[in-house]
Amino acid sequence: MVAKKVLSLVFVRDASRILLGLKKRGFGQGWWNGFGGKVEPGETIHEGALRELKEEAGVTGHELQEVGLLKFEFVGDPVLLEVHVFSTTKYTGQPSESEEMKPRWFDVDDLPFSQMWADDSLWFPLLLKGSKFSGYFLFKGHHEILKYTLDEVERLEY
Ligand SMILES: Nc1[nH]c(=O)nc2c1ncn2[C@H]1C[C@H](O)[C@@H](COP(=O)(O)OP(=O)(O)OP(=O)(O)O)O1
Repeated sequence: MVAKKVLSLVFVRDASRILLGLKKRGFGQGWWNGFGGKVEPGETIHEGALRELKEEAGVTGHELQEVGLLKFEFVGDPVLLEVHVFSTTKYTGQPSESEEMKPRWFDVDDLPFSQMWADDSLWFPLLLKGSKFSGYFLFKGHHEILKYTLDEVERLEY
């Protein structure tokens, strides 16, 4: 059996904007993304999502909805990444830069897809219209998607 790593990914939105962070180090460095990371032992995925949002963006999320389940494999790497995507319009606090992320609001019509993971431009339209989605992506390196599946779903299945 391949090892599995469970990660969270949180997007805070308002009517026309979405909060992204420029990843300053580690996996996905130099790219804009939501906030998240590895779920730690003893916490739920939802708790991990809230913790990472606070640690990385300095804001407290409320009423997080789980909207997406994305699985990633990388050629030559036995580890399967299982990324749980959350969205909310409710938060308290002001976004502030952390050691890991530099937050910035983006207009949803002007997202920096050339500086994001290649899969994001595929599923962001579903996120932005409020759908739930489930996907699998096989990457070669960190830039090239060799194959993928992506479905809009009624409910997320694990
Ligand atoms: N292909 C992909 N597309 C995407 O949009 N987000 C991805 C992705 N692959 C991983 N992610 C997200 C999931 C998670 O939010 C983040 C990676 O998290 P990290 O590995 O940085 O976790 P941690 O912040 O826990 O790491 P450490 O700081 O080393 O503990 O990138």
